[in-house]
Amino acid sequence: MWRNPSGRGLVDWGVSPLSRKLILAAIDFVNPAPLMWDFEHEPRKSELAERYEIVSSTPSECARRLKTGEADIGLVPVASYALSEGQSIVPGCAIASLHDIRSLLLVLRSGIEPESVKTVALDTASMTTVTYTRILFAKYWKRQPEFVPMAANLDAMLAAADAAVVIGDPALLALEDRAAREARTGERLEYLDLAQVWRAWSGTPWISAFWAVRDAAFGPDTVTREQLVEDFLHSRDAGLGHAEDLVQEWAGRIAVPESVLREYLTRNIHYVLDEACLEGLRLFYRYAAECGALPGVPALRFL
Ligand SMILES: C=C(O[C@@H]1C=C(C(=O)O)C=C[C@H]1O)C(=O)O
Repeated sequence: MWRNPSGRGLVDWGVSPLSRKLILAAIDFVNPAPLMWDFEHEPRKSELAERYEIVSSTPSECARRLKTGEADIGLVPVASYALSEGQSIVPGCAIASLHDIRSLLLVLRSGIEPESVKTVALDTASMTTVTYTRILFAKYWKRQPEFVPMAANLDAMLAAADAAVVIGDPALLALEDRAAREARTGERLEYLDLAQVWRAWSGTPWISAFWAVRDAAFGPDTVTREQLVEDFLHSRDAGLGHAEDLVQEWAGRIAVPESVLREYLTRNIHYVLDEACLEGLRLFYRYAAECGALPGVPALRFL
């Protein structure tokens, strides 16, 4: 602490006093919880609240906020990065998977195979998974179904289409409801784990999201780039070290058994944007551009 010679108040000289907080667009699903640890738990929570203001929503809404400048940082679908200018990636953090991911599903009506699908309802909360889905249909299943954007409601989606893509908490809950739905409707649905399908076919990890920052967000009155990277890496590591606490916390908030949450947060989701993930990311962008799902392959610019 540094005492102001005027005798009025104390200034924390560890980080220079900031007058502008960066607006952080976060995703309100359970899967980002480890990345959010420091932002939601002391001892860092109060300090971070001086540098960042959190607004939570769906992935596609995070992307929209970052693109329009309503937010400065976003946990954004990697597809949105290819559709935006003036953004940099925060190195080291990801929502990814090295095998099966559990919460990214292509749900097929009884008797329908991916190769015979005519219509697919796509969750409007998603930008990345729907792009992976377009790639898989174009290149792997060699099929050109009609895609229909819809809100995440499995029954409504399957009433309107042969198959549905759902992500995040609604997908976790749909899996938990599987047996009950079958008893309720008498229909046996097929639930394909899209990250597992992608891994088996492409040989690379699946990357859903990373933290991206608007380059124009920084100024003399904000956190520095270096401090921001340190804040996000520290939070990720603290979260990974508190996995069991997160399981206990979230077991009270979402109707998913503890054992499933534990598996989900410690094995299904991979939180480190490492070299294998970057290879998967480059392949995703290349394939997406090749089949017209994204306009081009973006250069990966890091903070
Ligand atoms: C693993 C997930 O990844 C999410 C899927 C996204 C997408 O499809 O656009 C974006 C962000 C991720 O949080 C999930 O939410 O289930």
